[in-house]
Amino acid sequence: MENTPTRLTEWSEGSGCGCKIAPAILDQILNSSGSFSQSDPKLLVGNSGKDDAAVYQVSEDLAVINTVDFFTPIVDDPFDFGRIAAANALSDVYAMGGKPIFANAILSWPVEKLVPELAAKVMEGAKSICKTAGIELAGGHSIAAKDPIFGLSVNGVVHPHKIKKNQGAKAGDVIYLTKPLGVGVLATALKRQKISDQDYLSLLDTACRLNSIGEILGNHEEVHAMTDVTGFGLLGHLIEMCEGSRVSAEIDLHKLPMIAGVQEYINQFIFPDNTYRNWNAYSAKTKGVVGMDLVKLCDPQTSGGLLIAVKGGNQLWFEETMKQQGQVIWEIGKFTEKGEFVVEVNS
Ligand SMILES: Nc1ncnc2c1ncn2[C@@H]1O[C@H](COP(=O)(O)OP(=O)(O)OP(=O)(O)O)[C@@H](O)[C@H]1O
Ligand SMILES: [Mg+2]
Repeated sequence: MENTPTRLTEWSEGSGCGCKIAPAILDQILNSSGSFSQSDPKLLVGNSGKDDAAVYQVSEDLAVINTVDFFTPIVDDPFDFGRIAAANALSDVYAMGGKPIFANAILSWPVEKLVPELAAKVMEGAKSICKTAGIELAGGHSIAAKDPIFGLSVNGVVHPHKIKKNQGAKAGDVIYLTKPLGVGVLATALKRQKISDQDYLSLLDTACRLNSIGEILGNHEEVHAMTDVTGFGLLGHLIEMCEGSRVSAEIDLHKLPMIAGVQEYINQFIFPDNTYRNWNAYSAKTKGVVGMDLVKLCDPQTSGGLLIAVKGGNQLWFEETMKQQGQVIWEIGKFTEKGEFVVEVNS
């Protein structure tokens, strides 16, 4: 027991969605295993479009959604870890325009080294978020293994006509984001024991907030496309949207919302290593990024906000509708005709 790490984040290399396999490697695995080959016509959304969840039609007016998401600890407090992991997993159902109905837990725990009470706290945190989402944590699967890992497989429903994919954005659509960026930076500050109490609360406030507005957005045909921003950072998920939709995008750096306090950590070079992994994957497709601005664009988010393409000319209506729902949003740019670069950043 002597060398057993005492803080949950010491058990993980990357943390939260930052431990996702890099896009190019995932592509290699899925391609060579034939995992993109799907032929069931009832599978309305499979994995070929790199969407947030799978969607399967069960009747004319009903489709089920399923998604699975798990990761190593992003924070030290087990209850908060459970909450963040649950909010993050639920997000992929909301990002499809769906309504979650129940979830199962995925738990890996080094039972010889971390007391079961800590795992119980993780579960309690997840249950509290499921309760907020109005769903039951119905069951799960648990293994004893070297690393603590937690997540959920979430089931949801959606009307087949209301599914929102990450493809479907059109030139002229306005780009909105529903949460500020910087979760990866704050999680790294926490891991290095540099985070202030106030900034930890900001991290929780952002990462535990549900993207439930997605279910409402499913009702609006002016919303052309939607995804959530997670491990590949704003830039990665925006590029996925653009490539799936065969358009480009222009974003304004000064419009990007950042969680309060994040810039100070960036100034001290506190940010996840995977920020560079993301930048290496996307830099050739991007124009206009200067110096350390890449950190804001590529910071791996865990339980990040929704990235939404709204039909051009509908900004007033959209912003008013979101205000009525009590949903904060930021307009960050627009989709354009497909150009030489996938994303152009105006600084
Ligand atoms: N092991 C796998 N087998 C088959 N498909 C996979 C596998 N891992 C990922 N995918 C598919 O790859 C695509 C991208 O996966 P990714 O995990 O990045 O999406 P996501 O669930 O939206 O991520 P996030 O939870 O971070 O929002 C999805 O369509 C997903 O279904
Ligand atoms: Mg997603």
